[in-house]
Amino acid sequence: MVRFVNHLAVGFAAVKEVTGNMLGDKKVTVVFVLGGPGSGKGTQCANIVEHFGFTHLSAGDLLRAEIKSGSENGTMIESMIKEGKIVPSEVTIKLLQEAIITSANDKFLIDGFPRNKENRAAFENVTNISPAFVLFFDCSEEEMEKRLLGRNQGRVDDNIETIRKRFKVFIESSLPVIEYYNGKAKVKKIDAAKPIPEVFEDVKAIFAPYAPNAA
Ligand SMILES: Nc1ncnc2c1ncn2[C@@H]1O[C@H](COP(=O)(O)OP(=O)(O)OP(=O)(O)O)[C@@H](O)[C@H]1O
Ligand SMILES: Nc1ccn([C@@H]2O[C@H](COP(=O)(O)O)[C@@H](O)[C@H]2O)c(=O)n1
Ligand SMILES: [Mg+2]
Repeated sequence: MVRFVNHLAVGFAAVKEVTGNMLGDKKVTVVFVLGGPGSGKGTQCANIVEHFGFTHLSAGDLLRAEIKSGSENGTMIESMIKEGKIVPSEVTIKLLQEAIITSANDKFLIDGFPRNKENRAAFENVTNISPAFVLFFDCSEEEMEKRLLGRNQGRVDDNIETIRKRFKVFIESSLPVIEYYNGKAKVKKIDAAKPIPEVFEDVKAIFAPYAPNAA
């Protein structure tokens, strides 16, 4: 697991030598945004960006951009996404790492990551970053399925066959990550079955300390 640390860790070498979430002399705040497929992570991240000045890094979006870029990993990533499978951590972490390092911002929403134990442990090892907290969007499969089938964004994984596989991966691999952080009292759970504005009211209460004028 630590094999890929060396070439990935270049930008974070200084981070590990300093403490906690320091990047050079910049303190990095990371919030992991987790929840089942279609629970509304991307929708609410857009609202948080607008009101609280975070940068939104969606692991899924970064992987889809990698496919489009014609990268050597593109074919592998595309087939994993079509199957609802989790792409090897080294690929996803490299994309997240690049995005964090090249951003002028110091506050990040990392959406859809970590998706399994391997994602979580590898990210900790490579970056030495622990999340400030984990925002968990809790929603029934019935509601998420309805939303995904109505999303209409041309995603190759928004079909009933892949959706069922993604639900299985969520329960078997991603929920244990949420339980891990819950054991560390880091999870802030949101009832994501409510309408979008009501969900955002609950999200806003959690992000109040990050408001531009908050003390
Ligand atoms: N609270 C809500 N009520 C009804 N529809 C919603 C709600 N939140 C999001 N949606 C809609 O559901 C669909 C999925 O939302 P979104 O893309 O934000 O989910 P996601 O958690 O990012 O999913 P994925 O994990 O597949 O990327 C979108 O069409 C969005 O407009
Ligand atoms: N940490 C991750 C995140 C995503 N994937 C792959 O991308 C697909 C879509 O992700 P969304 O968050 O946009 O729903 C997902 O089903 C995985 O195939 C990943 O491998 N690792
Ligand atoms: Mg999304």
